[in-house]
Amino acid sequence: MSPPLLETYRVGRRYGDFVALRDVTLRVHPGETVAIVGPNGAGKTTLVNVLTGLLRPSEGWVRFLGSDIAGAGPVRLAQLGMARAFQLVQVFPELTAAETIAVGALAQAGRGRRMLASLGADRALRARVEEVAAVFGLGPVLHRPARELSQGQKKLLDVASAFALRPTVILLDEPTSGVATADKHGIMATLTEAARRAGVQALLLVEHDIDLVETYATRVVGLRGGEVLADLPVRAFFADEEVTAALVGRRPARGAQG
Ligand SMILES: Nc1ncnc2c1ncn2[C@@H]1O[C@H](COP(=O)(O)OP(=O)(O)OP(=O)(O)O)[C@@H](O)[C@H]1O
Repeated sequence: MSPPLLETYRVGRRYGDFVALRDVTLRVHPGETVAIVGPNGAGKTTLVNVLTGLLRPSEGWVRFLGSDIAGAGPVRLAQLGMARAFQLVQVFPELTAAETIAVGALAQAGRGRRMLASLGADRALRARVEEVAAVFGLGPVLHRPARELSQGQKKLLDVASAFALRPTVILLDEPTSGVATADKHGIMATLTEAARRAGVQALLLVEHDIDLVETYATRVVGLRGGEVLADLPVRAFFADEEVTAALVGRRPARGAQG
């Protein structure tokens, strides 16, 4: 098997005396979509913050493409090739879809400040923005302000701006939250197909919708009380009633998937 893209070894994280993560060892390999699941307070956000270099582990180590990334921060991580959707559309509702995607592309080049001027003048940047927009089906709304987009389009735009970095690994933190149930599968299908076409090698997914996890993940890491209770291929995870009862509360209804 090829070396892991992303790896933790015996990671622990404390907040004061409170242990939020304990002894977490995991590896993400090319071709995987790894879902992180678990009840509220299980430590999912803490783990994702460690994996994306936002939080330094209290114990153990975390490596991306062989480099230690403990506390490296989002800019360094983006430069190395890991992107995380950051809800930019919520922050800059007045930016157009094109400008929002450009923020992602320029963040990597360290040119964020001159963004708006660059977008008008920079042909390569415009081409990149149009290419990413086309992959996400956002071409028709490219020049509309983000606030005018539908909730589903906003989600796609959020992730599109992360894709503009040409990441090797992308983290999707509840990509379909706030989207109508009927639209969730369409959005996830677009995201995963876009990732494949964009050359993303692995996806990390934090998702409460278990039906989406079963459909789109290849492997499921289940946390409870800050510990890894299960780390299994998706079929094995959902075949184990004890594991699903402990980690996701129920088994999704068969036949609900596309
Ligand atoms: N900054 C902090 N200071 C103190 N405790 C924290 C801090 N951040 C998180 N915690 C605690 O750590 C535990 C894990 O939190 P975390 O947000 O990682 O869980 P989660 O699985 O993402 O939960 P949810 O599904 O509710 O978002 C929780 O008990 C939380 O209260």
